[in-house]
Amino acid sequence: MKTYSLTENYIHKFDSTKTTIGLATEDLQVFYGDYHAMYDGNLQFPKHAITAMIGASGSGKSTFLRCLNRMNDDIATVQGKIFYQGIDINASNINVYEMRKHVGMVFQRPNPFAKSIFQNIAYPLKKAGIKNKTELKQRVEKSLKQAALWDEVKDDLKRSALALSGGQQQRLCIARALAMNPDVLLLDEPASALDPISTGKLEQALHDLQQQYTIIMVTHSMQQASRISDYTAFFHMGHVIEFDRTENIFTKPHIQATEDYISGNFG
Ligand SMILES: Nc1ncnc2c1ncn2[C@@H]1O[C@H](COP(=O)(O)OP(=O)(O)OP(=O)(O)O)[C@@H](O)[C@H]1O
Repeated sequence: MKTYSLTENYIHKFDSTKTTIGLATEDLQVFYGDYHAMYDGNLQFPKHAITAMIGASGSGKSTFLRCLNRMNDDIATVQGKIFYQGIDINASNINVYEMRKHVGMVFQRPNPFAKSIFQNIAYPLKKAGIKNKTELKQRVEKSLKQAALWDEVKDDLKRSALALSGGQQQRLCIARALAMNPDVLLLDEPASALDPISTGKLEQALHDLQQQYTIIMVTHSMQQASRISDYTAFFHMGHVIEFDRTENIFTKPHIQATEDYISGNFG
């Protein structure tokens, strides 16, 4: 296995007068017990763009992503800052439940509730205090349309979500996350369990959502990263080695490790 420098990196910095940042990390470090899993996470994620996180298995992509809405709180020590609208959401005084309304997450495997399609979206909204039936209906419809699922389910919203295909279930989970009106959407390999047609629909939905959200997505598929992301971060052994516009990462990366990874000569 080739060894690469872990200190040599290239991180694109944004001009704050031209680009609005939806989420940013500062010196993010993660420890699972004594194991140092993430070293130097300093990244800015622009609004209205999709950022893909790529890298070999175990490089730290999910660890990094899960920090962004505090999913690692109970299993790891997470040091550093995560800025959302100027607030450090990694601080101990943050109400994590409230924060997650702004920073939503969709997991690798679709995880709908064993409830109807309608209730999968309405139930969390009710728990968040929305009781008005008209508003609930409107928000269910809006989020299903945003996730490009409405046309496929609108005639039978009472159907069990578990009867949907995997691809439909994943778009339902996206709709459920969107119903809370987040600004940031985190996705951990959302298409890994889907067939190519479902993946295409999911990618189209994400492409449309990008106009309104900050989207950050872990993917194992370099083709997917190059198809739908605007920016790409390459991870290696707990370090962010390179972050740049996706076209640069795939055509003229600055770092040898990135070039080897994207050209299949890695390791
Ligand atoms: N809950 C945990 N406890 C201990 N170590 C963990 C835990 N989760 C992840 N790790 C370790 O942290 C490192 C990074 O793992 P992580 O899952 O973030 O990588 P990844 O790049 O997302 O991998 P994959 O592509 O396989 O999902 C790995 O060495 C992994 O074994």
